[in-house]
Amino acid sequence: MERPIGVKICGLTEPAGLDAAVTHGADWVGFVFFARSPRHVTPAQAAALIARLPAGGPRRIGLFVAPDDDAIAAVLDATELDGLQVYAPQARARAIRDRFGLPVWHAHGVATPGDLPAETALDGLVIESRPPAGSDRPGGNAHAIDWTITRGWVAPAPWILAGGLTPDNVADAIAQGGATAVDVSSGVESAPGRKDPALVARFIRAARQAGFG
Ligand SMILES: O=C(O)c1ccccc1N[C@@H]1O[C@H](COP(=O)(O)O)[C@@H](O)[C@H]1O
Repeated sequence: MERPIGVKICGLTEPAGLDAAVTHGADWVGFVFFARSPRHVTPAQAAALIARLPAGGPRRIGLFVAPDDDAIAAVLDATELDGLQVYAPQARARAIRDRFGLPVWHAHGVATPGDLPAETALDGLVIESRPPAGSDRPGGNAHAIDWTITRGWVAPAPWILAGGLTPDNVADAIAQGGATAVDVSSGVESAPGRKDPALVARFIRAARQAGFG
């Protein structure tokens, strides 16, 4: 059965990675506004990258961890975004959506099927692994979930699978868990924060092909 697979390339910091995401048809590109991340960009850096995007290119997602309104406003003053990926309690994520009027994808760390949300008031869900012990960030840890846990889940909103995906495992992840959209950061890097254009291309190709498997 054919299923189009959406692809997000997250944590872009440099033109080479961004251009590869555009050339190979990513649906979303993500920018991390979290100081402890090796992929952190300032509002001005994100604006310069976003200015490279062609009209009709990937949608622009800003990633925020427990942000205050000022942090989000500073980014939106510098550039446009199409959506926000938010690590915060659900009520706070909802308040952010109401305040800024942008779709919010709510990040959920999961370990078992029981952790999967049955309902949400937000626009989308990012389903990923919980951070490993000792990590100082809630995502971007190259850490995968057991992909089978989403099998049969009736998702309350569109969802995207993240965490530990690579060009070599993304097809398996899609086949095992039924995701129709995938998100990658570490798995397409040559070093933390540096996207490898060849890996970006391979990841997008592998994800797309998995939809025809
Ligand atoms: O990328 C980061 O550094 C990051 C920091 C804080 C929260 C989320 C972060 N990344 C997101 O986590 C998932 C999985 O990433 P990975 O492929 O395992 O590296 C993805 O949504 C990243 O954008």
